[in-house]
Amino acid sequence: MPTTMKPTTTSVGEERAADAATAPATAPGQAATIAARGVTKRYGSTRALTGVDLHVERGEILGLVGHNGAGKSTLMRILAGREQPDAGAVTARDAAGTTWDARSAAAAGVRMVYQELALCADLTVAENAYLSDRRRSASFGWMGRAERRIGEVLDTVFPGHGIAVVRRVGELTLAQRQMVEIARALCTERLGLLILDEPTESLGVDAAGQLYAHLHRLTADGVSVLLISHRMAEVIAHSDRVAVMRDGAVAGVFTGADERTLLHAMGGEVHAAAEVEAAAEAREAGEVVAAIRGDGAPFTVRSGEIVGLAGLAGQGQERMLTRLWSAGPLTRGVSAPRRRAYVPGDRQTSGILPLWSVAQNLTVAALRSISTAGVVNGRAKRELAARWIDALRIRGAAGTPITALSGGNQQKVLVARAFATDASLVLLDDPFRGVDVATKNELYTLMKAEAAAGRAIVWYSTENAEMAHCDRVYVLRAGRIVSELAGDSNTEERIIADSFEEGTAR
Ligand SMILES: Nc1ncnc2c1ncn2[C@@H]1O[C@H](COP(=O)(O)OP(=O)(O)OP(=O)(O)O)[C@@H](O)[C@H]1O
Repeated sequence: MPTTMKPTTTSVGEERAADAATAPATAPGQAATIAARGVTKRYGSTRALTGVDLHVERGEILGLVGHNGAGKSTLMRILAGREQPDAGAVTARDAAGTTWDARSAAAAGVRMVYQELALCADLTVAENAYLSDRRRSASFGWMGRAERRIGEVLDTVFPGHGIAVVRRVGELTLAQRQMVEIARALCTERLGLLILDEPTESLGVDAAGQLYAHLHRLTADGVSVLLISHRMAEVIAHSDRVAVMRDGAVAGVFTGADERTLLHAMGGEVHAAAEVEAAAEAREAGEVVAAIRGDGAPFTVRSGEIVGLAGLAGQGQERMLTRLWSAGPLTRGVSAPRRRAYVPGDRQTSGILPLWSVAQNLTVAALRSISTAGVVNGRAKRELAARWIDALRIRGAAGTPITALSGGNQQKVLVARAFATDASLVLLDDPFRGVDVATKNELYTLMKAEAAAGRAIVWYSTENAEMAHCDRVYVLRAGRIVSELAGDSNTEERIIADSFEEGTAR
């Protein structure tokens, strides 16, 4: 993906000046679909947004980037009419003077795909699609119509998706659920603005490519897209303009900016992906800590090693992690140490304890190691929480309810929970989903330090580029290991080739 583009940066000041010259304050560009003006939002003492001005033009993809907690999701919820700003306003072309709420946003064709999947697990794919259809009718044959409609959209956007529309959503993989969430938004008639909050975080490289191809078809038809993502290369490659948010404000809107420019506007010390040191520094691999035998190739991980699981999404990587996580002394074909920790892929259903604070969520797996005779040492618990909140720059105090944190900060708490234990085997299921680029770079370094201290780490990621930080990588296809890559053979190209090709069995 290109990281260097033409250096035609527009500062936000320039954009404001240009807007002011051509249009009244509420309608920045002639073709602006939707505009936020002076939008401010507080949650208690947290200032989530301060005087945000931003507009989306007709038929453009506007990228939106910023560190975890910068205010991106809050702004999106306000643009979608799901929350009201404390000050400022949102206006849409064709809807001037209307109060902006969920109803008027929907009437203007605004549709949002949330970061936290909002599907109902007990209902089928088609039933979920039906429920989110604003114009649904309960007349005879509604179910058949819903099944056909969502099936058609899935076929158009994600050919080869493998999703039966009569299946319960709870039985789908995370990647498939994400596809359904996107497809049901695309069922909207007269779509005007599609807002996507980190849409590719759980998609494989193939499905992500299919999604972007479809977004470009939509924009060619005049639909606008607002794309939030931490995947800088994707944002740069696919957006017409990129807005950078920093501490609840728009720090700049850029055309043709490279990754370094955007990271600089986001603030803090951040290295571009290409500058982050990859794995291969000397680290001694020790004893085999865990292994899976049986049909297919054997899997092993040694102490001091970071072992990657790669391949397209849903090819058996999660199952491999859960086999290692749930193995008991009598489990056939799997051996794993007693002390192990796991960062699950779906933080909403199996990670976050929503009624608890940040500190309680963070330390829950480490209580045994900070207890004496069954009594938890309160001071050790506070220190442990404080150390990891600081190390991972978690934006939220120890006593804050976990649900008040931004998505990426909740994810950081789950990663901290695993590493705060004394586990000798750490299992990571796409752990950095939604984590900003600065923190990710720090986490790669942290993982290497933890491996150097003797832990064994098994890491599944949907982002193939991350596998460069592993000592060895197993590529999975159809539930089986099809190749093992290390050293010079551990490249993104090779991972992609082995993910798709037949006949690369090891
Ligand atoms: N419901 C809420 N209650 C309290 N605070 C909130 C709530 N929602 C958001 N915040 C706070 O507002 C700030 C902005 O959060 P927001 O979710 O908009 O960030 P973000 O840029 O989308 O982050 P991420 O990249 O992690 O998704 C954060 O400090 C967050 O803790």
